[in-house]
Amino acid sequence: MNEITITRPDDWHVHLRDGDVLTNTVADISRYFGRAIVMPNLVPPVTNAEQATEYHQRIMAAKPAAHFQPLMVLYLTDNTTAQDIIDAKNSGLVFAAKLYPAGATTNSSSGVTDVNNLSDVFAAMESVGMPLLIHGEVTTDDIDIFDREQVFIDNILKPLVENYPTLKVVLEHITTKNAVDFVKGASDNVAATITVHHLLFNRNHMLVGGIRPHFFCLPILKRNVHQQALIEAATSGSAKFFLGTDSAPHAKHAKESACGCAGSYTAHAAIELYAEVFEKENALDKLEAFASLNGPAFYQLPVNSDKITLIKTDWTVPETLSFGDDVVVPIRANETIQWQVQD
Ligand SMILES: NC(=O)N[C@@H](CC(=O)O)C(=O)O
Ligand SMILES: [Zn+2]
Ligand SMILES: [Zn+2]
Repeated sequence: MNEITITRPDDWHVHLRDGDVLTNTVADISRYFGRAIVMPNLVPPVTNAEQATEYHQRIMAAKPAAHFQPLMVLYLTDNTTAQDIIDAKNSGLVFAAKLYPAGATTNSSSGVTDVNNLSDVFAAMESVGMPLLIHGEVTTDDIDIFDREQVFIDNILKPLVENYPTLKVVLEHITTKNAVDFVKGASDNVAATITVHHLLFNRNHMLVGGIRPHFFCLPILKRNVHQQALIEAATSGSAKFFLGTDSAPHAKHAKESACGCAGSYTAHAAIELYAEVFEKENALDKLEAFASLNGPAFYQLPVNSDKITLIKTDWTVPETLSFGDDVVVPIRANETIQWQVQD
């Protein structure tokens, strides 16, 4: 197949950052995505409706393409109240709230130390119908970094979904077969996003033959068997799995460092890279469900009304891309991609 036309896709998990880099990140994300769930892990984080409204204005001031709508997210802390949830819902701009276990990932130091303290907040989210988005990793030193997602599912997530059966939950950027099995076995209120880098790569890509810091993201890339389970889930057609790039730019110097930041940049070529994965699996017919239909169904939003077309044509990803005054090294830098979205 040399051409594929699908309903305009959405990105259900992206980091646009803030300040002068918004010009670059917003241009990339709005090139063909209709909507994006915009992660709130700024410094300081987006913890209330007012901050979400201001951040929304800064994103719109960066002049996204006309078809683009940013969907804002509240960052939960130990101090979030039920009223914060109600105010966020009433703003009309906030579409979800995000649980970062404190210390789990980039800019998560203000995150939640104990989910048991948030019962009022989760109850408010259930009653206003606001999805809970979760970075699903435990953070204690005794748990190996490769096991942190699985232990989170067993110890935190299973009891959480049992206690709040009508709460809509998205386990973000899943990386293990355990997560795939958990989501498949859970109710229709539980879904997951899958990044394209976790579909394309496993930990060998990051570590064999030299350490490749641009593949370092959280949750960390796992073994090949987990990558295979993610590929099967994404290409299965199941409505429980949908596209979330987790495109998470950090300046080149912050990645190529003795202590490099976690996050991979994929917004420059996201749907093109997903198409590559789906084509390899002979599942291009399932791309539209994953990229354009399952996400809106879960969030109870309309599907985009227009379409995009991808064509088969080799192009080379630049070595670096502008990132405000800095540069970011995109995934596939200096290498070719076969699919391209038609302008
Ligand atoms: N995924 C990452 O490795 N990094 C993200 C945070 C996150 O999504 O956990 C970031 O904000 O840099
Ligand atoms: Zn995360
Ligand atoms: Zn993320």
